[in-house]
Amino acid sequence: MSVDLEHICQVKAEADCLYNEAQVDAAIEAIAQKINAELANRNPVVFCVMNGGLVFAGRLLPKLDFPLELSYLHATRYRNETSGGDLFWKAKPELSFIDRDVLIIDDILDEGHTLHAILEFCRHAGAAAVHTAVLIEKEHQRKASPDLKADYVGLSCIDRYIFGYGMDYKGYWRNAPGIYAVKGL
Ligand SMILES: O=P(O)(O)OC[C@H]1O[C@H](OP(=O)(O)OP(=O)(O)O)[C@H](O)[C@@H]1O
Ligand SMILES: Nc1nc2[nH]cnc2c(=O)[nH]1
Repeated sequence: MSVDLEHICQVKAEADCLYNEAQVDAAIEAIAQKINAELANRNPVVFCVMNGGLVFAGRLLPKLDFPLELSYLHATRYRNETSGGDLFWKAKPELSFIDRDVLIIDDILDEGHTLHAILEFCRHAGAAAVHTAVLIEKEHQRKASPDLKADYVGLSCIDRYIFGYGMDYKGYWRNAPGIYAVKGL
């Protein structure tokens, strides 16, 4: 499918900025402080959830001042669309985490199907404990399960389609230096 770059640029121009770069970075700093306080002695394996978790992980990790191992996994259910479908594993974790603490880093907890599936996978595969950090949580009543929460949450937002800081609009604008809501979505 060809992408209409004019449309992509128009979406950015018309979007509402929910959080600017300074606000997002302050939220990441606050998460880092909590993780430093709670996981410093846990020798965790950290998994960045690609692609969306990349920018958050890139900003967060240098603020963590304890030894950790880093890898990635890729589970996707939006696949550059603005509504989610079935979860598809593009890359399962390669680094062994049996009997280890795991820290999952992702950009957004929306309906939570992605995080739920990753949590289940890590628990069944033998993690000692699974901790989760998301940059932003969306507020609505459509969660995969009502008690699904991330351990570390930076920001919250209303029920609109957002992009920036790793989150895409049709594959674009993961590089946007703030969190934006698409006009009309
Ligand atoms: O809480 P949920 O409703 O399950 O949605 C959250 C997930 O959706 C996005 O991933 P996406 O499937 O878009 O893959 P991507 O990160 O590669 O863009 C995001 O990065 C989260 O992983
Ligand atoms: N980019 C983006 N990805 C998502 N995945 C789940 N919800 C969202 C969203 O609002 N924006």
